[in-house]
Amino acid sequence: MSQPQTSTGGGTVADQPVLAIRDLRKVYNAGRPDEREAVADVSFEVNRGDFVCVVGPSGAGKTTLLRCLSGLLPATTGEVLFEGTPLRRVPDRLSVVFQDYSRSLFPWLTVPGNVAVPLKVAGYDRQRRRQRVDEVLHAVGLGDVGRRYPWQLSGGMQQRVAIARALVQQPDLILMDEPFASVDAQTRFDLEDLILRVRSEYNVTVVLVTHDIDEAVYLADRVVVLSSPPSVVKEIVDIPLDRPRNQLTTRSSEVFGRLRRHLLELVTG
Ligand SMILES: Nc1ncnc2c1ncn2[C@@H]1O[C@H](COP(=O)(O)OP(=O)(O)OP(=O)(O)O)[C@@H](O)[C@H]1O
Repeated sequence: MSQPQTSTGGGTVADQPVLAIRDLRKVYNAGRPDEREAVADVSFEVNRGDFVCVVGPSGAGKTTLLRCLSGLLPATTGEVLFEGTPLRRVPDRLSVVFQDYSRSLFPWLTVPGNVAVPLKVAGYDRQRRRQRVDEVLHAVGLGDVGRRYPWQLSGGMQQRVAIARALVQQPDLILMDEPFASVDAQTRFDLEDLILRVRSEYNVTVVLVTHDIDEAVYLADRVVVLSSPPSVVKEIVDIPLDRPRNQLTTRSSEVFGRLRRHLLELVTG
């Protein structure tokens, strides 16, 4: 497991978890005939620098959990602490990447315009915006995209734009909900390697929800396995695979196969 380190900015306390989820429960439509308990009782912590994947059966409440972790959705009971402070809204030092890039990017803005949105909201001047946007577009392999619009790019490139936008304010934490589910297999491998690279370059903590057990093993330091709904944490599995990881050698290793089998048993059992 990665050790807590000093944050790259913001003066956060280094030795506390980036996220602490305590007895989180989420009930939709509480008190109504269509009441639905999506998350029953979930607790875990995410340390600085960790890559944590969340897996579970269909409808286990993975997206619900991620929304609660981002501050987009209030928990019914329990709490989420972001860098020691109870979450009440989406904090500045937290970014979210969704599966559906076509809906999360603004079609009327160019690629640099999309990436610059969080900086505009935060009041950065034009020169600093341009500098930061150039830097993150290079980091995600889109240095030569120019002033094209998102809809002029492939799906994989659009998701790179969304990742650049998530990185532009140098967040401490990125939450990702099935970010690679809408692209083809080869692009998915490329994007997995991209997120592993930028995660270490930017020293950012990542929590990623996925349906894909192999993807979870390939990316994570730890995998949180949710039960069928209403969800509880079934097990938290450490992934002791060497880094840097490699799509060919890592995925064909004996340890990878063993972990994959164990996780499949947990999710399907
Ligand atoms: N806004 C909502 N109102 C009412 N019920 C909801 C709402 N959002 C989700 N649910 C219900 O909560 C449960 C968990 O849904 P959620 O989308 O969080 O699960 P998931 O694990 O992400 O699903 P999937 O594996 O299909 O992506 C489901 O039964 C779903 O129907």
